Amino acid sequence: MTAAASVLSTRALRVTLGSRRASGAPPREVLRGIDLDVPAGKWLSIVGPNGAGKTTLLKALAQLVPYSGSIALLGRDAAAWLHRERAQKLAWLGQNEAGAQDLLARDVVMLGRLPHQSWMGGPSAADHAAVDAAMHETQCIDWQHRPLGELSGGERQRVLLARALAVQAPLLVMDEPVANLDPPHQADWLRIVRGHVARGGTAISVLHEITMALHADEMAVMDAGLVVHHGACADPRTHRAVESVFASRIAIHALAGQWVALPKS
Ligand SMILES: Nc1ncnc2c1ncn2[C@@H]1O[C@H](COP(=O)(O)OP(=O)(O)OP(=O)(O)O)[C@@H](O)[C@H]1O
Repeated sequence: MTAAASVLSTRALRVTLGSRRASGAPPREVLRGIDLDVPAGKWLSIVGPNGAGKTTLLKALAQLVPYSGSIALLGRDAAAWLHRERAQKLAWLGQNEAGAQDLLARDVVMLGRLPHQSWMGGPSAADHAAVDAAMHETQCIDWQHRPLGELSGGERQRVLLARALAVQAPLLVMDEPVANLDPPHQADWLRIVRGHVARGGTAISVLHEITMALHADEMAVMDAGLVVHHGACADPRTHRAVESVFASRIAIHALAGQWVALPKS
């Protein structure tokens, strides 16, 4: 599936991880040649079984693991961007991020503003405004002066989401962003992503919760290091591809105006 304007494009993307020296096991090719176009102004969800390579794909897109092949960010070789400029364009929310436990929540969110700050300049009024807006949006402003280590899993996740939002990047890349969030805050997350896309932004998320992932515009279905299908979330062919990679242990149904994935016994 190709898009008229792609925010990110990969061609023949391959990642090999592990080293015999570290584990005794030979290195493994965990991404085996991925061509993917992420359309501008859309939300793409990435789904697939455990070990399919979803997190590795996100990390490669964010330049966090070495790869071969090519990745273009906004039409330019992603590796050629200055780190700071790339960090203004692509905001990253990783899976199970620990973070510095004794940093105050507000300081964690302010880290999202680093790509915008001058060296030794310190935060500007615009930086503080962006942090306030992001913390209000994820409803974590009330504990802005508490250390990260004192927060519950869901509270911490909302702070980390606020950090990603504070970047005000056109591209949000999120690995398991709703992990630890209760249902109301999952609904809030959906609203936040939809709002980002409605303002012309692009979002990419890895989600294990297929029903949640089906709220996206498009879905890339991964299996064994490959994208085996990329299509619209409303397309029945996408549903069949998702069911297939989960060995038909789930089925996707229309329910109350949305798509719902249910386990099959
Ligand atoms: N540092 C590493 N060294 C060797 N193999 C690795 C390393 N990190 C991940 N892998 C392997 O790469 C494969 C893909 O891992 P990845 O985390 O990308 O999968 P995933 O689809 O995100 O899985 P999950 O749904 O379980 O989160 C897995 O088989 C994993 O064991």
